[in-house]
Amino acid sequence: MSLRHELERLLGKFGQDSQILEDSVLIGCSEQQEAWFALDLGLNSSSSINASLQKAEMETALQGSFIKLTKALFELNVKDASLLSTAQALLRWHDTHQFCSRSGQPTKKNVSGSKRVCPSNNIIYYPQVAPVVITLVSDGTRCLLVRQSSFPKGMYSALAGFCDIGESLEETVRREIAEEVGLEVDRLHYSASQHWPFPNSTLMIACHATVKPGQTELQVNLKELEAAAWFSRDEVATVLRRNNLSNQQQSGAIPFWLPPKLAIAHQLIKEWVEKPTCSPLPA
Ligand SMILES: NC(=O)c1ccc[n+]([C@@H]2O[C@H](COP(=O)([O-])OP(=O)(O)OC[C@H]3O[C@@H](n4cnc5c(N)ncnc54)[C@H](O)[C@@H]3O)[C@@H](O)[C@H]2O)c1
Ligand SMILES: [Mg+2]
Repeated sequence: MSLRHELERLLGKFGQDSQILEDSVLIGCSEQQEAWFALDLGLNSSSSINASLQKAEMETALQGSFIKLTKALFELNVKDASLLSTAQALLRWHDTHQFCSRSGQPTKKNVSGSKRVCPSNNIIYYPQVAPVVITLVSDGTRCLLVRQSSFPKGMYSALAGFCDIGESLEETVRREIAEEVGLEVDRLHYSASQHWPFPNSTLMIACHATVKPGQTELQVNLKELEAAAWFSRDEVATVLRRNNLSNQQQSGAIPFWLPPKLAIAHQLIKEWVEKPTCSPLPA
């Protein structure tokens, strides 16, 4: 039986029309060049008993279980997490771009899902990605970690912010740091980037910034942050080591914890602990 037939059989079993396969989007391919598509079965779109029944039946038939995306991303390897994050971001974009904003007519997805077109005026819509800078600020000996009220309890991270229209990355870093903690950036170094599917599709651009020693007094913007504080390299290194241990391996209470390995914020913090500076980017 071909894979398509097998999928149609499964969809039929769960009361779904096989037409739904047309909504699938291309997210990558295997080393053997087999195309990988993702499909949203819409189990979350309905709170009906029917949907939850299907969910349980599907778990049995597919010998798997549905878990929250945020949890799954941190349990998978980097490659699978990246596929899942692409799938989620692309499927959500299609779901929220069903109509042309000029004509109001339904838009049509191309086969791979890389764009949607309005048949009445040929306007092409491409999936959107919002650039976000995430910066680990240091004063040379300490680094600045911050907490938003939306973060999981006890988690501290690097400072992040969306790029405004018309800004360069360097301008965004300077503005966000000034707005959120009242500091002035002295030097700036690019580190790495990562696609992040929350709240919508973002490209996280990670940087290290330094402020002048002696100009380190924080003015925390409490509308944006719940807390911000300077931490020594030793303190951060200790928390980073404990972060990688399972709950059973933990001994004693930890003062705070850091984003998991997969998050680019974790990579930034690890880089700072291990090596204070990276390749320079003119600020
Ligand atoms: N991967 C990581 O390690 C990591 C760590 C921290 C934050 N983040 C992500 O960085 C993103 C930005 O951080 P932040 O929340 O501090 O940003 P921020 O400081 O710019 O503040 C968020 C606010 O910006 C506004 N905003 C402007 N443009 C927006 C857009 N395109 N989409 C949504 N809101 C927009 C909204 O009012 C929103 O409430 C968050 O969505 C978060 O998921 C990722
Ligand atoms: Mg922010």
